[in-house]
Amino acid sequence: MSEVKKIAVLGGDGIGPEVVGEALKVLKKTEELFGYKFETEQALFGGIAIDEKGTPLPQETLDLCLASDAVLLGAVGGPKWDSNPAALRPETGLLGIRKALGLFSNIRPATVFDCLKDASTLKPEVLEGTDLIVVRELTGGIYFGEKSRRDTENGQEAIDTCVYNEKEVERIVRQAFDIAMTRSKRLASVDKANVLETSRLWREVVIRVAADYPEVELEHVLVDNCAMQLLRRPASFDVIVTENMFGDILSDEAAMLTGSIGMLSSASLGEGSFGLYEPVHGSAPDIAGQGISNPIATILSVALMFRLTFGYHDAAQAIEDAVKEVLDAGHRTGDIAVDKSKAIGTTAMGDLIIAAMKK
Ligand SMILES: NC(=O)C1=CN([C@@H]2O[C@H](COP(=O)(O)OP(=O)(O)OC[C@H]3O[C@@H](n4cnc5c(N)ncnc54)[C@H](O)[C@@H]3O)[C@@H](O)[C@H]2O)C=CC1
Ligand SMILES: CC(C)CC(=O)C(=O)O
Ligand SMILES: [Mg+2]
Repeated sequence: MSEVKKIAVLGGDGIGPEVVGEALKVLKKTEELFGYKFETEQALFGGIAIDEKGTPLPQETLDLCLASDAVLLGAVGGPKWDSNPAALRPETGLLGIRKALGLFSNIRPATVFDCLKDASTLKPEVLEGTDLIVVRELTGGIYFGEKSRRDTENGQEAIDTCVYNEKEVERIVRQAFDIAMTRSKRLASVDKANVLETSRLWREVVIRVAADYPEVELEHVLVDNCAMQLLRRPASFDVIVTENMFGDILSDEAAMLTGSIGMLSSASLGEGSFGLYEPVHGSAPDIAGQGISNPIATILSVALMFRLTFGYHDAAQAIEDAVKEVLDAGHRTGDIAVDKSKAIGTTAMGDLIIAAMKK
């Protein structure tokens, strides 16, 4: 009998609860097929938590996460709360939970499924062989630096501060080198060292740490160039390591190599095996409540949870194989459908994937 794994489930806002609902079906199917046991408990997070508890990250939600083996998160935010930035500031919601749980590393694989090459805006020959991972620093940089406003003769002035220390850079860079060692031993470190002091420090640390990984072929790429090269030569990248904001932006760009942001899963990790798993996308208010969102990013995030937190590689493989089988058979949600008239909904996609899961 396998040990019961406790998973905190935070559906959040917009399409969050819809896509998480499909991921929960995958957990149940995994129990049936593999005999693993999961205890899931839902909690309020994001805009819905503001509405019901007056704060985006209630203490009981944080306590539940801290008492769990992993967290499954949908997405948070939406016009109802975005229009009142004091009510749902990322600092207290999404950024707050990442900081409180010590999740400094965000792993975002961009896997291109052959059968989805038609859904990408890039030519198939440019995409050929593309399979990369963005390793994004998650609890430092400009998203976490001091912010302020002041009155000047030119009107209000707003200040965001970008701060990194060597420890913060080194721990994420080492993790990226370690991941590169398990793959094709190629690492691209992305910075803006021609302009930013934080990037100069970043590059110094990368060069120092690289001495411990002589087998890894390292390239330094300036972020503006990287944004371009991702579209020009995506297959030449394997592991990309970068700071918080650059990683946020480049991973959304990388999503379009796969066909849609609805395909991109992510794992947020700290020092131990505990992790928070969520799709890269947001709450997609433009399609929320219509039952048309793509649940694959969230379902693939469960596969990441199985691999990185629980070590359930057999079940992870079953999920990844099932997603591939369903896509190969031609089933598409609207975001990845070339012929939109044949698109299926969120629940239908989830049902097909669980039906395709095999031991
Ligand atoms: N991790 C999180 O919870 C994140 C939350 N947000 C929040 O989400 C809200 C909306 O942000 P946006 O900039 O619109 O980004 P978004 O990622 O929610 O949506 C961008 C575009 O992608 C589409 N899309 C996203 N996920 C999809 C899916 N699974 N299936 C099909 N189409 C999908 C949306 O319909 C939209 O057209 C904001 O409040 C933002 O702050 C944004 C990013 C991450
Ligand atoms: C609050 C933002 C940093 C959320 C986001 O866009 C992300 O983590 O991808
Ligand atoms: Mg983002």
